[in-house]
Amino acid sequence: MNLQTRSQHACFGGRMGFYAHAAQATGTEMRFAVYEPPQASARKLPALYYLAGLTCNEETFVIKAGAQRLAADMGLVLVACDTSPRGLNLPGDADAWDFGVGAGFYLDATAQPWAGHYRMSRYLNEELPALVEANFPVRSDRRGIFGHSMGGHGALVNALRNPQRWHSVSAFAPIANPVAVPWGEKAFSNYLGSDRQQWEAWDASLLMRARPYPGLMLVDQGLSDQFIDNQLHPQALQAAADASGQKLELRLHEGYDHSYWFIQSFIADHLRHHAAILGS
Ligand SMILES: N[C@@H](CCC(=O)N[C@@H](CSC=O)C(=O)NCC(=O)O)C(=O)O
Repeated sequence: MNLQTRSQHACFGGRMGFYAHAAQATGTEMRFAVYEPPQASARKLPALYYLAGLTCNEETFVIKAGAQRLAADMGLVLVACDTSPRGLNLPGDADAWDFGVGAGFYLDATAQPWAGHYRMSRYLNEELPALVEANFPVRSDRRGIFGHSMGGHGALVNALRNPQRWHSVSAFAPIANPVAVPWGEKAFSNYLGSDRQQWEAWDASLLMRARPYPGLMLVDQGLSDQFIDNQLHPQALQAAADASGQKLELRLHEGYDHSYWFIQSFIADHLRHHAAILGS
């Protein structure tokens, strides 16, 4: 497997690194970031994968969330991937900030021209963990996943679809019910085609109703989030959990918006949630 090191930096006694590789799932170069805490020099550790939101890339979380100091304390490896393939120049892939480049939605597209490249779910579930587990001191039997907004939904939906791969899951301000909101309708109609029934396999609230995730889901949501009413719909997730018996801790926070200031404020709780399940 090819792996290019772009840069590495000492950080809280461990190492913050930025990498690239030729990805089969997308047919493009994909970039990702890995934080190895100090304990990684002595033993293999659980890895916690982070999925960022619309317009972000593999750098956003590791620069803005303030997670490395906590990961160093808890002995968690952090992996942050990009939000879409890049450099393809497919028609319409750069016309809007909420679709195409930077907006892959962590699904596997089935409609053209996206189907051959926008396979972020395959990338995330199979190719990236295989690469990380072959090249970094991480356990292959203990993986967690979390994310924000589009990435919060990506974490929930990929954990619901692949509970055997993801042993812990949480989300910040996820797009809870994408089939029912403009961001999701735009992405799914393009990536998956016009048959709305096909969309259901990629909607966290609908999946949760049919088959809950076998563990506690932690979700934080700010009540001053500018996207809460028209794009996020946390109430759909709560309703799905109530209907299916999903163990869900949905925490609503007065005054917090959609930004990384919100994420910074609750990142410690998320890392503790994952560390408690994954061990470290
Ligand atoms: N460019 C847009 C704002 C885009 C935005 O808010 N992106 C969020 C994720 S939204 C859902 O997936 C984000 O995480 N941005 C990065 C950040 O650093 O905040 C606009 O101009 O309104």
